[in-house]
Amino acid sequence: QWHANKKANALVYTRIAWLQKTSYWTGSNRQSLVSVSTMAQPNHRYGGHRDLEAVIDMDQPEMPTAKGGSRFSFTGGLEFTSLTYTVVKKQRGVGGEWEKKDVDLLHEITGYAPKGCVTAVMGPSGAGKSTFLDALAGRISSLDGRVALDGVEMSPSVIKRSSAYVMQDDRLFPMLTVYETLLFAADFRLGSAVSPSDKKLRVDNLIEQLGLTTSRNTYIGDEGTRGVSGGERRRVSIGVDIIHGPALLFLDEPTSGLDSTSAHSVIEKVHDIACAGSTVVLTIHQPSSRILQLLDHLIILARGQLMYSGGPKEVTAHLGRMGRKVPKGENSIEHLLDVIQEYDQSEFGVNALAEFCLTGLKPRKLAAEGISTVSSIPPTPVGPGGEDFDHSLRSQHSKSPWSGAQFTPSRRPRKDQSGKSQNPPRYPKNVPHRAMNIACLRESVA
Ligand SMILES: Nc1ncnc2c1ncn2[C@@H]1O[C@H](COP(=O)(O)OP(=O)(O)OP(=O)(O)O)[C@@H](O)[C@H]1O
Repeated sequence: QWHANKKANALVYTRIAWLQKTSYWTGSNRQSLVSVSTMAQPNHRYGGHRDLEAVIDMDQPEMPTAKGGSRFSFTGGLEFTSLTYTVVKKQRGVGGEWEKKDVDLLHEITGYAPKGCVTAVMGPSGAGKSTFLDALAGRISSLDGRVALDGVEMSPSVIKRSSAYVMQDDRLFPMLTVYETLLFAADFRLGSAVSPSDKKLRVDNLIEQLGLTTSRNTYIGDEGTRGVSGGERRRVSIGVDIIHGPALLFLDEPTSGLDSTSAHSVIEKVHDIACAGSTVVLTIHQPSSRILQLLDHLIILARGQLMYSGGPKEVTAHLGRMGRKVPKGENSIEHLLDVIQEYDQSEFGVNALAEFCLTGLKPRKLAAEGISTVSSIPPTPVGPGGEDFDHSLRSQHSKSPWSGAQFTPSRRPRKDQSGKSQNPPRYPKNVPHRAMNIACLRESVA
């Protein structure tokens, strides 16, 4: 198996060497390679196989255009306005017959991801986190809405070319060492414009930045051959995608499958990358309290709709404006996720929370809720001019403006007097998916 793998990879290298000699392999076309790690591997999301030719975009790169010539007074980062992604789904009608229906996987999402910060996309399973990341990263061509980087509107293809995207299922060559993998990536992405000694220097710096010094000469390995640990592997994977210093970095579930320590270490390195001036957007499931402290900005989704956009510290105020106090000792973000779930299972659905996020119109009180809804706090600003975030902070200080935030270690289930948990499981399988509501909302909006 080892020899077979080696032979297969040797074939890939030969092919790359050939491509490097051809005129296709020059300048910014090199940047359009999705990742060394994704070569000749099944396509991430939309099926099909991505072979070597498919990952090389042979078109000339487009230049970013500022449509309408307008620029926001925004100090940098990614802004997105009214992002909507609609797919046609086949559904059974009332009479049992199949009918096609438009369903919004993302509905009118507006917000921003500040430069120099880690923006985390959170929400329950199926909320649309990965779809949203794909939308921001220019991986959905039929997207409605606007995405701009540093005030300049960008087409999906431009964003795709000028950003790095670290996928969940990293594919690295098992028989290369960490150093060889990163050097190969440097060669691949930087081309002949950068001298071999500069590439080695970049790799050395990156190894240090990613905390991989001790595993520098360790093989990546695979199921058959012991290699680097899961956390190290994920960091190598990130290194492969950032060796050329992209201004925009997207990571889909960078902590999935990692233990708490490795997950923290990965996010710590990602945080360092952001501090160096990149705009970083990642999706994450139930981050630990330690990781929460490394997240600078949150975008919380449910059923493809925006539930919250702002700093982690502002979640309590956001809940206050909704008339929902965070119980003493409870993590505000987890409480917001609980509230989202409660609405999702209620007659109002999450649409009420999306509307609150958009307009500040307070959601109707739930029947089971015994909490005051009286609030005089103004609604959360979700746009780039929002006051809940000082954009200048991160460019001046490498430390997160929210790094002093205190989070409780984990959510304790609320219990009634009989000792039964009052927190129902999130999105239980036996509860019919309300959102198919998204389609209904769409109709009502229309
Ligand atoms: N191309 C597609 N066509 C139809 N439905 C899709 C398509 N892509 C995603 N979906 C649906 O959109 C919803 C959101 O999917 P997505 O993977 O973005 O959610 P997620 O929040 O990342 O979930 P998880 O946390 O479980 O990974 C899901 O219900 C999924 O089945």
